[in-house]
Amino acid sequence: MNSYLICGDIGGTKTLMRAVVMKDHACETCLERRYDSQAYDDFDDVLNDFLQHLPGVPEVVCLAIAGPVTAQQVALTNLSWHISAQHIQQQFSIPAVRIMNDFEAVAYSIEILSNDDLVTLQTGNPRPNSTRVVLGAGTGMGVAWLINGVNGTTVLATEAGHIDFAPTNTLQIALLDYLGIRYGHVSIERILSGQGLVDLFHFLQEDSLKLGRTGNKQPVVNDAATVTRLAFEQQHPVAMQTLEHFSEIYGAYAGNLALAGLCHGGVYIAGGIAPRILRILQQSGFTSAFQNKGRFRTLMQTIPIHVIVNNKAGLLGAEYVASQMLSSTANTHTGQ
Ligand SMILES: Nc1ncnc2c1ncn2[C@@H]1O[C@H](COP(=O)(O)OP(=O)(O)OP(=O)(O)O)[C@@H](O)[C@H]1O
Repeated sequence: MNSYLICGDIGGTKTLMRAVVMKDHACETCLERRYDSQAYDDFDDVLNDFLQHLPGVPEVVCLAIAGPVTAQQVALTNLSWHISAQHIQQQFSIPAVRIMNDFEAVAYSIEILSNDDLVTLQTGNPRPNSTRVVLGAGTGMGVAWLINGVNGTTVLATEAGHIDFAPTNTLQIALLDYLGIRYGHVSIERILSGQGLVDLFHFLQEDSLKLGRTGNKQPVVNDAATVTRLAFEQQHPVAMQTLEHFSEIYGAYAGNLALAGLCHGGVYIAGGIAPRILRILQQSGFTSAFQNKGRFRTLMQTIPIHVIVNNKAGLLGAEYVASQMLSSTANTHTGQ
């Protein structure tokens, strides 16, 4: 039998698993499954199910996980799972297991994405060998840097989704106060995430009720998909405003990260939400908020911004790393 690997992208909402067979140095997917993360008590149950559909034990497993990885262990930020590489290795008798942050994996995918996987919001003036950043709102907010040096590209995992929300106008200051009462610390993830979109809708709904701008019959909104449906299908004014403010805050935050790393190589917007609100990102204040950095406006106009519309970028990055692991295992066996 040919050797095979398993890669996974594990988030607070969904878990994507893929098994890949290596044949003559080429990869061929032999199984792919999507799991609802919240329907499982722990990751062992998911892996158990996935392995049952495969003809043996994989040589390599590489998992991209939404949480801070330390010593090859991670407690997911928005799910009660704890995942340890050593535990998986022992429990499932898998020779090599690696875990990494999910946005670290998205960063690895950047080099292998095709043009069709990207929609450009700002062409800018990309400079080769410059720093790049990937960020994305989904269940949470993930961020990773790609830094170029003499030995090629280094990917740096971060927890920059948990840095403070920096309001830029009076409405956003009121939003900070509103969320502060609810959460205490208002990280940017409290807004730029699925739950954040819902909270932003409720904040604007209350504001509009106070001002007497809306009637008594209000839609009930418990999830982010309802906000986008109300905006796109019914042109609901509060839902439309929600997406516009979300987009502005997203652009300002992406601009902050671009400045922090002086990302002349480009900014890549990933995560599950961006492709679903793409036309809002293209039309509304995303790019102007990105550029709105005072004396650095002209510099901000030179930084390329792309949206990653391939919703399997994290899986692709994990597959890339797993295939490298498999090749190095094969080279060790053949003494190369
Ligand atoms: N149509 C939609 N419009 C806006 N948001 C949506 C829509 N559908 C789903 N979402 C939100 O997207 C989020 C899931 O994003 P994603 O697909 O990136 O999941 P994930 O990879 O499990 O998340 P993470 O990696 O951040 O833990 C959920 O919060 C969900 O409410």
